[in-house]
Amino acid sequence: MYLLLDIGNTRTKAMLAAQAGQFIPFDVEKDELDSAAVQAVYYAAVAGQDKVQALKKQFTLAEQPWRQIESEAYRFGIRNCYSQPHLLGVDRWLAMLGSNWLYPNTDCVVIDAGTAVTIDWLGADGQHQGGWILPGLKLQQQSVVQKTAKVFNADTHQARLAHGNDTVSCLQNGCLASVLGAIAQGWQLKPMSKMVLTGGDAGLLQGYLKAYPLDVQPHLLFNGLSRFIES
Ligand SMILES: Nc1ncnc2c1ncn2[C@@H]1O[C@H](COP(=O)(O)OP(=O)(O)O)[C@@H](O)[C@H]1O
Ligand SMILES: CC(C)(COP(=O)(O)O)[C@@H](O)C(=O)NCCC(=O)O
Ligand SMILES: [K+]
Repeated sequence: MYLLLDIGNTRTKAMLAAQAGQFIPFDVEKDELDSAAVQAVYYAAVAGQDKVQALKKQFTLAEQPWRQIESEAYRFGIRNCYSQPHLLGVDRWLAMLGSNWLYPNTDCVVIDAGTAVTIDWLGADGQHQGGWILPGLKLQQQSVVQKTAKVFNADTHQARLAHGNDTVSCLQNGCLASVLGAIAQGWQLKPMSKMVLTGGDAGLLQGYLKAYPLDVQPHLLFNGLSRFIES
């Protein structure tokens, strides 16, 4: 069994995997880990090293190898378009490796709606054609609240694609429209055979994306990460 970790800026997601594409969800905050059953840890981190160190302390896995996955120029037929490939967020890289695993030889617009929303274009030939980074739904709301005197938010999230009629609904609906607007604009710029969506806000967004050839893949990054098992 392998422990897979996706260490994001908001949350750490984990899975136990026997082989590529086969996972059992593992809650890093609640679940007990049977250390003896873990052969190795594969992890990817866009968050700071402090989060990685804290996780290393949390699990008694000092004997097992910890293999950090980073963005590369080329892997499994996927070619990174950055001239400095390691600077591409590894979550974006894994989302593309995951999309290519699930939809081989298919051009995909790959969207990760997390702390930041990232949109990446992946050709059927495996060429990464570039992408976008924009603030995610929560981050957009937080930045408006932080940088203004009179905009406030609520803990309840009721964003809808509709006009708001008070501060909270204007803020939440406006930020939702902004993310959906970026997706629409991106699709208009370069439509592809598939739109693949993942990330903490995928569930909220998917209802507004019915016009697209959309697949929601909550475990997309793990599909990418698990390709490294024994490779
Ligand atoms: N339980 C949760 N905790 C935090 N954020 C959540 C949760 N459920 C959904 N979200 C949403 O998920 C987004 C963060 O997505 P996530 O994929 O976890 O981020 P990251 O990969 O950057 O850590 C936030 O914009 C937030 O609105
Ligand atoms: C854009 C990101 C912050 C998204 O991270 P996330 O929202 O998933 O936590 C991450 O992919 C990142 O740190 N990227 C590095 C810069 C780049 O991709 O060019
Ligand atoms: K993201």
